[in-house]
This record gives sequence, structure tokens and C-alpha cells, in this order.
Amino acid sequence: MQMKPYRIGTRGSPLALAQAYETRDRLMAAHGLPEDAFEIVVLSSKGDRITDRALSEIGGKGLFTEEIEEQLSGGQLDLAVHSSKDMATALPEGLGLVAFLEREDPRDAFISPVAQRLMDLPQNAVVGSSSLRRQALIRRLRPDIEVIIFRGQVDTRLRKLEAGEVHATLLAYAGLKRLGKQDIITDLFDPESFPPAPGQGAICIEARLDDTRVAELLAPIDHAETHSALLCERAFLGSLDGSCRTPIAGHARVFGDRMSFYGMILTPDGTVWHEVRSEGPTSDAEAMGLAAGAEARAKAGPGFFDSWA
Ligand SMILES: NCc1[nH]cc(CCC(=O)O)c1CC(=O)O
Repeated sequence: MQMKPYRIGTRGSPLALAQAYETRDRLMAAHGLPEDAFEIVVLSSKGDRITDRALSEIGGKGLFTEEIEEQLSGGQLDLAVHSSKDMATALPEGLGLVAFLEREDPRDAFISPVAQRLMDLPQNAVVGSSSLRRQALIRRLRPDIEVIIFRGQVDTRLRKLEAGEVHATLLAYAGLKRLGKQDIITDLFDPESFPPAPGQGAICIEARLDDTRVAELLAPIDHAETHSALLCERAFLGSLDGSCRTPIAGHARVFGDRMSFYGMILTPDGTVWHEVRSEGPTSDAEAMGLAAGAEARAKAGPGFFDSWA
């Protein structure tokens, strides 16, 4: 009997496709299923179609997932593959991030034809990035640097760098690795002085929460340590009401049944920042993230989040 294939939704960028195929391959291996047990369904998104404005300006993370999530809710898709970093903390009713693949190195990469490291860039250099977090972290370390908006797919950004529009750009190591482009990296940032975005480097799989068949399908590819880290980081983001206008960094690490968390919130100009650190059992992952968020808010004081809104 021929079973209907599982329909896997993804965006069409090379990075999104690489992640969708990686997930499919892992599912095939975990269950001994043939390729035609899966169908990869490519959907475009508003976020992909609008590339000339900063994400924070056009409405944020949901723009990339709206169409995919509608089809997931409607039953036209069975699962969707995303970069965890791109996922809003509040998902549509009935959907959830059911599984996380083992996380890739979550660090940010520095790429430049003119300098080995961020600190080696010439005075008043120009760096391309559209991430508020990277912009704030860059300016925290190098207030002289001008950061210009740099959106679009990884390839587009690298072409702009090659064309000399900027002295350097920053991208996630994980994305470059998945595209086979890690060779162009000039330096990797230390997660203590340049903490990654919550979720960076982790592929997540979204599904309907009541779909027990898909839950069983995904169980063997869910990576427990990554899952705990992501619960913590996403709780931190959620408790800060991770609006796209707030630079927020957060990085959880799991060691057996214990975990640590390091988070930072900054003003977009990088002149003010607040750090939080915590440690606890992995069973408290979510509570730890929430507590870290509350602590960061308390340190920042009232008005921090709306002083530049
Ligand atoms: N917002 C784009 C995006 N979403 C996830 C990644 C990288 C892959 C990952 O973090 O898993 C990237 C590109 C980048 O930041 O360089």
C-alpha cells in the first residue's frame, strides 16, 4: 500500500532548502523510509519578497512563517522546517515547535576581505548587517563603526561584500556551514563578548500539537540537549517580549542534566547593556529562561524597552 507522503513546508532560500533536506534525510535514516515518503513543499513568504527594508520595520518574524503556518494549521502541510532563531515566541494556536535537531555551532562569524577581526577594522569602517543585535554588539565594541542595513539571502550579502559596499559583514556560522561556505569566515566571535541570538544554529520542526502521528515521526530526531537549551532561550526572549526592535542575545549550554544561561539586552547604539547569568537543572529550562528575562528587565529598569521604540 502506498502511504501518502509527509508534506514538509519550507521557504525557498538556499539555507531554508538545505535545512529542509537535512531534516528529511534524518527522518529517512531514523525510520528507514524511502525518499518518496516525503514531499518538500516550497512556499514563498512576505519576508522574502520584501528585501529592501529592515525586518524590524516591516513587521518582524511572523512575515516569514505566516503562509507556511496557515498551511500547517489547515492540514495541507504535516510539518515545517525553520531556523529557530527566526521563530516568533508566540506561535499560532494549535502549532508548536515539536522537535529540534542537534544544534550547530551557534557563534557569529566575521567575514571581511580587509581585516582579520572586528577589532582590526580601520577607524569608521562600514559593516553590513540587518540584525539589531549584531548592530548593537558591534557598536558596543567599536562605537566608531557605521552599521548599514544589509538584508537578503546569504549570497546577496556576500556579493555586496565582494563588490566593496562594506568592509565586513557578520553571519551565523551555522548558516554558512549548511551552505558549504564556512571557508570564507575570517573570525568567529566569542559567545561571551558577542553572544548569539536565542535559537541561533538550531533547526526546529513545527507541527500541529494534536498530530500524534507526526509527533512519533519526529521523536527520534529530537535532540534532548538542544531542546532544553531552546526552551530556555525562547522563554528568555518571550519574557522580554522579544519585539524585533530590541537587541537581545541569549545562549544556553547543556551539560548532562545541568545547564547554564547567559543573556544580554542592549540599546541599539550599544552604549548601555545588561547581562544575566544563571545555572540549574535542565528540567527547569523554561523557568530559568523566564527568570533570566525578569532579572534582565529588573536590571534595565522601567523605560528601557520603550526609550527608542
Ligand atoms: N535571519 C536569517 C537567518 N536565520 C538563521 C540563520 C542562520 C542559521 C541558524 O542560525 O540556524 C540566518 C542567517 C544569519 O543570521 O546569518
